[in-house]
Amino acid sequence: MQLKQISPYCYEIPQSGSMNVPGRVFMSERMASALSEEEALKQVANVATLPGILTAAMAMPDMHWGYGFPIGGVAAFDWDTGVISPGGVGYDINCGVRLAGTGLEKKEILPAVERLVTALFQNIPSGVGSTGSVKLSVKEEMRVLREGGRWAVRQGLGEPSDVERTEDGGCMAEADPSVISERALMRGTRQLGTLGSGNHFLEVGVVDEIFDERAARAFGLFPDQVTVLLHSGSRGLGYQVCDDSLAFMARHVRTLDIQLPDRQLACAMIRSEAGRRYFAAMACAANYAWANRQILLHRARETFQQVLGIGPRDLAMHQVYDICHNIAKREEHTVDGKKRIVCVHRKGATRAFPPGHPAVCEAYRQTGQPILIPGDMGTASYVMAGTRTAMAQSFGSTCHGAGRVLSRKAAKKRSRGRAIHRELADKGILVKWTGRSTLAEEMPEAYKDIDQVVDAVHGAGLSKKVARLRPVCVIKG
Ligand SMILES: Nc1nc2c(ncn2[C@@H]2O[C@H](COP(=O)(O)O)[C@@H](O)[C@H]2O)c(=O)[nH]1
Ligand SMILES: [Mn+2]
Ligand SMILES: [Mn+2]
Repeated sequence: MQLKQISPYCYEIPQSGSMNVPGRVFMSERMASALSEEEALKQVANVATLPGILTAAMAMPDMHWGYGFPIGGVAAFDWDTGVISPGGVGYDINCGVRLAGTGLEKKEILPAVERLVTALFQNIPSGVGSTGSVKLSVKEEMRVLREGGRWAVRQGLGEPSDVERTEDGGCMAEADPSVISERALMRGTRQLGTLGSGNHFLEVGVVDEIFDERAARAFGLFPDQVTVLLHSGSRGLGYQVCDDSLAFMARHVRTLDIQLPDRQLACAMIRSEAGRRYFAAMACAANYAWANRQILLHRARETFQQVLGIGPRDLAMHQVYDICHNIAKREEHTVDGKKRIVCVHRKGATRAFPPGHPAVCEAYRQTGQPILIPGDMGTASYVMAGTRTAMAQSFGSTCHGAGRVLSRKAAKKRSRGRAIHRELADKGILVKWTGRSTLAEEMPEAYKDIDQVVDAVHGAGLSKKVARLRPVCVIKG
């Protein structure tokens, strides 16, 4: 696919054929010269054909092939004339990342790291189909779907400041549990407080470098500080909501006057009953994911206290932020100088709202929202902050991770004959895992170079670097 560089960190797929807008890929010249993402680029061009799309179909430097829409993709649709598509959100609805800082320095946990990782692995259920410490009746589950993170805090599984420091306060008000299938509800009753498999993780790390002192201070981060970074989503419930919605949308879209270049782009007009139902179901799954990550953080707090023999005051594990990277949101944006209500799809992309934005909680009004970018289990992860440039260029969005560079199959092949856990241990990183092929599929080389991805979004101005975290120990599903 022909790409035209339009600014130092932005490349355009020119509008042609049935595209309603151009495609735009944010990356560095170095990444562009080594780009081998033909399929993902084709998907960007496909998304550009959808009705009501505004400005451009976009992709971040962590992009790779996904179901219908690329992972690392951002697409905003006019609320009145545009569509909403489950493929633009992904199967793991509100898959996201939560970061907590502690009052501890690295040297204070080093003698206990082995015990800490063992206890975290015992206390936090992980793996495909794992069930959790919280069992819900369907009636109680309905409350979770309506209330999100707030439900967990009401059960004593967290602190009010956790939800204040969560995107959307950990709850999408549009949730309507009456649209959720019986099967999705059943899958949700036993999985709250579980990590999931493969790419999902809980990682104890340390602040390795600070790039922006003022923002780091506002986020409660300092050099050598012990942190907890966790990545999980809406588990079987979210998967089932997506599956149900795709089956419905595949039939529904045939009743509309829309020509799709790919069946995986099945969608509904946002302002239709079908669109409303998907949005309401998606919001339920998003709320489930926030309750899930809230409980995971609570279990991490309990485990640290147990292993280190300290109380909550000495641990001082405070939430920095929680963000989603698989979601569709109703937001106001300025498009061609005019305020518009739009439906922003972020699939493997993160919100990056700037200083002063009313949706950013009080604590971060001066800095912009924190953005949490995990890299891989052997390298680094980043904390960034939202910018005005992101509002102007990418509907307030930035990247979500390093992004895969090897398929799971290719990673397994590359790891043959190697002991990934020993390679990590040689770097001082302890890892515990559940799945038989998890470590092979998730080895650091399976992901792009996180430094390059972050430097690209920083260079493009879509978010700015605040701090880098290095892993100390990791539990993986
Ligand atoms: N710090 C860690 N980062 C990791 C690990 N496993 C994956 N990752 C990164 O997270 C994102 C999540 O993206 P998703 O599309 O899979 O949800 C991924 O792109 C990696 O960069 C880990 O163990 N530790
Ligand atoms: Mn996920
Ligand atoms: Mn994810």
